Amino acid sequence: MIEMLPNLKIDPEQLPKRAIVCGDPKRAARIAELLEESTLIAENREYHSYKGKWNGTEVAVVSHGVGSPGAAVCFEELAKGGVKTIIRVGTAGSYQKEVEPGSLVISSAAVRQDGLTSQLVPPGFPAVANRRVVDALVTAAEKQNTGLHVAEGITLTLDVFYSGVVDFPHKLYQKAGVLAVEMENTALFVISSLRGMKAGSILAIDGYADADLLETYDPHTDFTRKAIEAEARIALDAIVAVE
Ligand SMILES: O=P(O)(O)O[C@H]1O[C@H](CO)[C@@H](O)[C@H]1O
Ligand SMILES: O=c1cc[nH]c(=O)[nH]1
Repeated sequence: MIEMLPNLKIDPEQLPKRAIVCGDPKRAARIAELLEESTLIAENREYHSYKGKWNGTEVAVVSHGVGSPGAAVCFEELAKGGVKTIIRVGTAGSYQKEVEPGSLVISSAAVRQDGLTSQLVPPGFPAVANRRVVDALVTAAEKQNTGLHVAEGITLTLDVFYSGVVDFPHKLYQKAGVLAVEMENTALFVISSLRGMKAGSILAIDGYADADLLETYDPHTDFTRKAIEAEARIALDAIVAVE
């Protein structure tokens, strides 16, 4: 018998085997509203947790806050509570001109430019999404035919959002074809590999993140809201499709 998860404050008996995760607690509430029989099951710190049903299958929706260390606590406790499939419904900044604001990115793997995972695994350990989850996200996106551009490929995870005096080599990763940058995918992919969860991530592009393409950061635009709504429905379809 597993006890109450200490940071999420969820009773594992209440936790479905499938979880949608996202940074923003308010986004978790909005995603939960899409579910049938939606209920709030716990609220502690940045971790707000709901459960309900999507097409008759139980799904949890849990917010993990900003940044890998806090998110890692969430992912570890979800694994401990018995979650087997986990999909992040996030936002990201684009590195590539053709990955325009308002489009979606399905992450197949993430470059480990965070500090958290290097305290978990050696440097060469890959941060990779589960192939079945990636396929399920691609299939769900095609079926929903939202009209939004959907790209699949490598993303990058950073700890910093606002830069300091150190020059981050954005250009290098842009040249290497990295699609977008965000702050939690590496923690999700590495922890899921270690704990036997199948993980994936879909990201709504809210602007350009590369220094040369940088526009004023505003995650509250209509195009981002629309992309988040679309990715939430895609992720829900995908998570119930994965065995
Ligand atoms: O919108 P979420 O899911 O929080 O994701 C992105 O947005 C936050 C930064 O604004 C970071 O958490 C980053 O990964
Ligand atoms: O980490 C993030 C998230 C959204 N947009 C960005 O530019 N960076």
